[in-house]
Amino acid sequence: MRFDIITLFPEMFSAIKEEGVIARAIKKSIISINEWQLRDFSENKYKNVDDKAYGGGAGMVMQVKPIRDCIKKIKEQEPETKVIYLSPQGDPLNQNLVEKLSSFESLTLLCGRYEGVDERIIKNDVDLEVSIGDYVISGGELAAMVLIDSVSRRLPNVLGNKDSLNDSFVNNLLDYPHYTRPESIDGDIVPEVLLSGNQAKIDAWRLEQAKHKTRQKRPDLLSN
Ligand SMILES: NC(=O)c1ccc(NCc2cccc(O)c2)nc1
Repeated sequence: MRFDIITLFPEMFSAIKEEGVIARAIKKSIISINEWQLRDFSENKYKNVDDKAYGGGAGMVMQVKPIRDCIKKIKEQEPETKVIYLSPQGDPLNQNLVEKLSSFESLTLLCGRYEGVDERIIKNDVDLEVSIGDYVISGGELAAMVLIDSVSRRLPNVLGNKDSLNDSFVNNLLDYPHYTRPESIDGDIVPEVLLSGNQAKIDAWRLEQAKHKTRQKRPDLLSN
């Protein structure tokens, strides 16, 4: 799977390219990440890619032309790429959407800064607007990294032990509780069932715990 990133801060992506699961997936050629510096598509010698907002207001808006020219360049290499814009106005990134996105061969992630991009980009060039949560951060880059990590984990052979796939939300439930050595610390002991060696009983207990925790903390997930 190929990720193309349109950004003013390409160096930020070294945070996921140099360490951990994503770095290993890149080394194994399961994914590739290509950053595109939007300023390289600027029309002026100052390398600006934003301008004042029509209708006034303090914020700056990212202009159509540099973004459109950059997408065009990417599509020369990846004609089938899906263009995703990270913004607070997007569809919530949940496990269902992560699964869907992991089925694409190529995703182009447009990272907004300032007040975001000119609406005509969203209307004509973006295939899907995605939000990682109901909050504003200083740019789409961190949201793009969250999307890359969550989607890449679902690709075959990215995660070592298949069991690690049993993350939260996979069956629309929160994760069950986890314990490790010692069996007892400060008088706090590990649930007996986990020491029983009876895997069927352990699996049943874990499912019950996941359901209980979901009912208590996230009943909204149960209505999906
Ligand atoms: N919740 C998110 O996925 C998210 C994404 C980006 C972002 N900041 C850049 C930006 C982009 C567009 C409009 C805008 O107002 C701010 N902040 C939060």
